[in-house]
Amino acid sequence: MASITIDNVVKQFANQTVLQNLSLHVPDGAFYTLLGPSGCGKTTLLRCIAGFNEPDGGRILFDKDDVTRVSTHHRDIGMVFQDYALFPDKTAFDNVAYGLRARKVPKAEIARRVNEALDKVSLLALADRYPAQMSGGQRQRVALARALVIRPRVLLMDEPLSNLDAKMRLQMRDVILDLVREAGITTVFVTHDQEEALAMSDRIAIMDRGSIAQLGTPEELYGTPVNAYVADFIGSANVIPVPAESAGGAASHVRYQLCGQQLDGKQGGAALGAQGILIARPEALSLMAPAPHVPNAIAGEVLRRQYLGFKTAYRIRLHDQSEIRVELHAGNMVADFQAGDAVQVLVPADSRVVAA
Ligand SMILES: Nc1ncnc2c1ncn2[C@@H]1O[C@H](COP(=O)(O)OP(=O)(O)OP(=O)(O)O)[C@@H](O)[C@H]1O
Repeated sequence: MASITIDNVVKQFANQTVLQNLSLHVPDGAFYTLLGPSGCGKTTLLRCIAGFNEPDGGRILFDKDDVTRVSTHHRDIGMVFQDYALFPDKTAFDNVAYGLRARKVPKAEIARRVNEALDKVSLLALADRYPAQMSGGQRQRVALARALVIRPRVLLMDEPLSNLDAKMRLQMRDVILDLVREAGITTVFVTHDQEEALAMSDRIAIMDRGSIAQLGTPEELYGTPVNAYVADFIGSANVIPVPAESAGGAASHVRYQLCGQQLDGKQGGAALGAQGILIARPEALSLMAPAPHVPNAIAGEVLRRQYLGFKTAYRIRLHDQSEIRVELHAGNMVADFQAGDAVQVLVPADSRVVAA
């Protein structure tokens, strides 16, 4: 087990800079996820940690060891790929045994450790099967056993669940988490599935064009996204440009204009006297019938109501013709509204206004 330090790493392909002075520290034993849209550099960063890509600048450390120029097979890593990358001509047993044989581990110990690893992924009974005789989930479990059996310092996983069906993906989340927690192994996991990232990670690094837009716990990223990009990537959010000004008093407050009305919000990094971005999760907003003098309420009209069982989603048109999405959850819904109803949208005063 080891911590991973990525220190100012730069990676270029031809004249494209794919990683831009990227730094990230993954503590020993932590489960970190790289999340971001296609092409943002997730796989490139993982391949730099693995040693398949050599950075053009910066360093990569495992604990205090600089591994930047160390070859992949001397880094002591386990890897699991999207396409499993099993040897098709080897049985499950021999696939898992491969890394131990390469390390010249004694035969009896190989048998013991391979059986133990196959048992952990519930595949002992299929030890003699070839990859072609197994389902996608079973193959992915062989790949996981193969990565873990060598007791690597670091486990790297590149979209390991994306070829599995939805049910198997959920099951494998638990299998992976149970195994890496039990082994206490430092893991970097790549996905573009935000729910997977939220459900599995200690911390998530949201990547944007070769940089980290925000690093945080799932709760931090969902609750306090630093900008519209992160807010839009994790969950859904109303992202509304608003002029921001000082609310006087506490620096944590901000006043902004929406539809010609003054509202109070929370300062999330907006420049005062300039344009900011209001970030409001649909489920943080609520609706009420029109009434005079309600603070932090803006008038609008229901454009569409969609009943979704556990929640009801509304599209509201405000007087400036912009739209805002509101979701009321079944458990705390006090009033329902239909298309055409005049309403007021209540924007909580802890809604954040971030820098544009
Ligand atoms: N070997 C290479 N040669 C040239 N360009 C490359 C190479 N590998 C990656 N790139 C480019 O680097 C950028 C980042 O690619 P990368 O695979 O890291 O993205 P990603 O975030 O993992 O995307 P995806 O989710 O689609 O896998 C892309 O523009 C890609 O075309």
